[in-house]
Amino acid sequence: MRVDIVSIFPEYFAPLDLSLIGKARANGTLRLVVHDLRSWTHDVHRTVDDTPYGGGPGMVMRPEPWGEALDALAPPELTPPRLLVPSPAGVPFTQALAYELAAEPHLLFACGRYEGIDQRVLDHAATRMPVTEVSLGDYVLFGGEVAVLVILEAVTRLLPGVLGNAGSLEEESHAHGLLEAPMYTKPATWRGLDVPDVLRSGDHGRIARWRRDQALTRTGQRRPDLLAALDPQSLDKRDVTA
Ligand SMILES: N#Cc1c(-c2ccc3ccn(Cc4ccncc4)c3c2)n[nH]c1N
Repeated sequence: MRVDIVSIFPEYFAPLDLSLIGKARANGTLRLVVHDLRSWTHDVHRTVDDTPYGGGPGMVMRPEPWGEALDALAPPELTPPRLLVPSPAGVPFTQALAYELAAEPHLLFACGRYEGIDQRVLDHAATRMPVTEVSLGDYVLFGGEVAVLVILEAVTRLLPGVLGNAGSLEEESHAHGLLEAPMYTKPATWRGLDVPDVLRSGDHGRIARWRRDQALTRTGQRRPDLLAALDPQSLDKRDVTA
């Protein structure tokens, strides 16, 4: 997968040299390049923002540098990338969207700052590539960089070969629309607290049912919205027995 990131704070992405993302870059699974938006400015002050039409607080990112950046990174002769624009006004970023993005050959992230990017940048880009405004959640950040770090981590861990144990994707939270069951490791007793006997029984069928029950209980308690959204077909008949 190829990933391009455009930001006025390219140093924000230093963490992408670390850990499993760093390994994915080193082995070619992830070909990631971070670009400074100011490379596409031409004035002495390298200006990227201006006052908003219609008045209001703050500044808006100028369209010209963004237009030149997207032209350079998504030239018409190449297959267009999918443009992702973090925004408080975006669609929710979910595990389902992470899987969708993990199947894309080329992602292009536009990191806004100030009050956001001039809307015409997204409108013009949408005439020649898929554009998705995406939000991490219902709170407001300073800019898009943190969101790109989160999205990239969620997507990269889904790429083949990145996670040592691909099986762990199967049972983790949100893998099947549920929260994951509680996890335990040695010692069997710690500060007077025991690991549930079923997990030490060696009965894998019983363990699987216990974990499923725990996941359903947790999801009902913490995220009833996820439970409500579950396809009833995906619930085993044993899930509904009292
Ligand atoms: N993803 C995501 C986000 C952001 C976010 C993302 C990009 C930008 C660029 C600029 N800002 C600041 C701003 C913009 C508009 N209104 C108020 C503040 C951003 C916030 N906030 N909260 C989220 N879940």
